[in-house]
Amino acid sequence: MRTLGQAVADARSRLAEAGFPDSAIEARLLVGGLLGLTSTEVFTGTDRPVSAAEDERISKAVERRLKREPVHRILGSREFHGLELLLSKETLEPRPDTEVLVEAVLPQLRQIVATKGAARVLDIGTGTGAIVLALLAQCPEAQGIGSDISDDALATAKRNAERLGLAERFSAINSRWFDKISGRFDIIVSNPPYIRSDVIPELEPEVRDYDPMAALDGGPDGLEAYRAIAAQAADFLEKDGVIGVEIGYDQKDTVSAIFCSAGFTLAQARRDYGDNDRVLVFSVAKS
Ligand SMILES: C[S@@+](CC[C@H](N)C(=O)[O-])C[C@H]1O[C@@H](n2cnc3c(N)ncnc32)[C@H](O)[C@@H]1O
Repeated sequence: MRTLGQAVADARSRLAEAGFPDSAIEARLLVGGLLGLTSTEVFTGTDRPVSAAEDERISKAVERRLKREPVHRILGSREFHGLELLLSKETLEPRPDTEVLVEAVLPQLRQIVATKGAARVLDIGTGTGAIVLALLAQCPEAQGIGSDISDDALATAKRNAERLGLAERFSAINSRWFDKISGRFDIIVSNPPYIRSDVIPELEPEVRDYDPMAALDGGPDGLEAYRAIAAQAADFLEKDGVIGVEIGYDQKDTVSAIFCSAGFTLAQARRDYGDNDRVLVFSVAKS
């Protein structure tokens, strides 16, 4: 029987030989995740015996990674803003940069709750539920809706809400943009598909072959979702409400122009951890 240390070393060398630059980190994440161990346990438990069945699972997982399936998709879950979120076939794997959108609207959400005692949040294109669930977890007085066109994603978002104890304050609605949405919201958030269709073939296989196309493809110029959302958002926002969107690194000017010509004012622009433009927050322009 092999030890944990040997299993990690073997996974690492298989990945390194295939040219994976982060083979050591990925091997620890993969083996630790499969065996339910923390990263400290992986570091300190090198003598732990690994059963034949566990060895088999590790080997199959390394095979999948060698075919460029991302580590967290193999493991079936990923951490976002401190929450462990299940993934499924039609959910985007939530990215750390999207936490910037959560942080950008959180002060406003807290202020609304302090004033009104409650708040309503809508997350358009919710995927795993990442953004809205992170906001609900931070703000116990808030209620949220996650909408999407994928039933698979909505089922996963609901499961995530249940696992996190947020289900009573969360609803999942199948809606193309605002089609099935009613009422007004204090905060609307969206990380819509925003990649230009012609760029998609050039993406890394981890993204192109494993993230769902409906989560990536923003149409010929990457801006279709913003046009659809900006055209209707004012009808669904409270008077002092805001809408926060994630954008591509080169979309600040074009997305701002779309929202400003729909009657919004740019209230906040934030950069991501790589110093790229990533989040814009708009308020309804005062007349
Ligand atoms: C980039 S993913 C974002 C997922 C999640 N909010 C996150 O940040 O991890 C975009 C999501 O929008 C959904 N979507 C695509 N077109 C849509 C539409 N017309 N109406 C509603 N949702 C849509 C996709 O199914 C996908 O879940």
